[in-house]
Amino acid sequence: MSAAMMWVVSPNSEVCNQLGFLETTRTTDSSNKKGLFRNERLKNVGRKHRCYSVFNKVGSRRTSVARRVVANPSGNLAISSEQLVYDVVLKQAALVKKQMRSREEDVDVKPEIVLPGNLGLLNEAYDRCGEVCAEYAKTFYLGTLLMTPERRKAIWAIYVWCRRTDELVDGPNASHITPKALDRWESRLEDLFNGRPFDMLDAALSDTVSKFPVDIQPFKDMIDGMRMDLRKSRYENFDELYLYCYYVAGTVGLMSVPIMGIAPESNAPTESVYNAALALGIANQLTNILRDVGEDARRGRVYLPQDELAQAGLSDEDIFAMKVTDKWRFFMKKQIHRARTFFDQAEEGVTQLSSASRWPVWASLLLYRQILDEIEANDYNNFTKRAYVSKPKKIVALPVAYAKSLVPPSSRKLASN
Ligand SMILES: CC(C)=CCC/C(C)=C/CC/C(C)=C/CC/C(C)=C/COP(=O)(O)OP(=O)(O)O
Repeated sequence: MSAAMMWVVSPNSEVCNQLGFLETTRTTDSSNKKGLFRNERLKNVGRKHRCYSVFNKVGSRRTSVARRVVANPSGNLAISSEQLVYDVVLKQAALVKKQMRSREEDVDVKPEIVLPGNLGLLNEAYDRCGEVCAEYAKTFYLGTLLMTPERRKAIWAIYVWCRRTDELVDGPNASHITPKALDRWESRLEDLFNGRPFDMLDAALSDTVSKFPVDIQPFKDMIDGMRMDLRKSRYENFDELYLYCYYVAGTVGLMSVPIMGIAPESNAPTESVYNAALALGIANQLTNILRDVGEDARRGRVYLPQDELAQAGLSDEDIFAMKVTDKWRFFMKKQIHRARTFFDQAEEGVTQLSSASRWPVWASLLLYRQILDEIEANDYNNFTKRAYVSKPKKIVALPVAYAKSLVPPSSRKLASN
């Protein structure tokens, strides 16, 4: 039995059985490349994740507290999802600042990881994360190759954890997943943050979070997103959808900033960079939702604000009928406009990232944003046509992204919320 195999067969096998489909089986058989997790992947089966403002907010910054307060169904005023999420943004920014200070004072605030092995095993763990990433997200993987080796490995480890979390409710064993299994996944997350990884992929993340100022909150929130998806297939309004998008994709933005790093010459407040990262996650997820309306409807799921559908004179039945009507075009134009607003907000922040991280982020932003143009080019038929960016367009985006990545952080102050 190889050392890596021993790692998998850990004493924690009860938890492992509960999350059996996530258990990593080290294989030396290269023909089994697709079976990175124990079962073959079933991409995009079931629910939609991530792959995380109402219209009056479009084009303006969200500054007033009053606009952060929304009425709940009983008519009482409640804190809006945006406010709740912004509090997380502030917390992340404060943590990263604190970590930077403690580093200056040479105080290590993170626990040492107890690794059941040596550095060789850790490298193997990271390599495995890289393989998973290359297999599941080719373009994203290529982007990570543009980063420094340390950052690239950390991003792979985070990606793999997100993928495994997503697989819990979206993978082949999704129908057996219970809230209890998600609770167990969460306690495993806590363990790895405390330096007690359960398997080799967890060990890579455990090492990452000991090296970078990454906080557990966005990870926990992503698990909350999975909980939400287990119990919900409709979103009453944009506030609800926003929270969902934060959970499944905005969190990824928040996890990524401490790894990508903020340019030393940036004068932007840390929270404004986090806010831009959050916006990119939200923009990506909204785009993903708009691209996949037909696909999701075929699974009985509608990730669109019900109140806005009603305002446009539309209902679930119109979506299931899958007919492009003028009402639908009008509705879609507004949704696309909103997604673009989030992309605009994200763009302000990319320039503030460390120089080596800017190119891949610009590339992914430009490519994902173009999906919206393709939906328009398809005359808003996102029921039976999948909007995609052609290879030539992708190739053109790369030098454009590169040119943008050369622009240094401006001294202009970014809006933080
Ligand atoms: C802007 C700043 C300051 C930092 C960047 C911070 C980052 C990296 C934000 C991006 C967050 C992100 C990648 C969110 C995931 C969004 C998403 C919808 C991914 C789609 O995943 P899949 O479902 O696998 O995609 P496809 O279906 O398109 O293959």
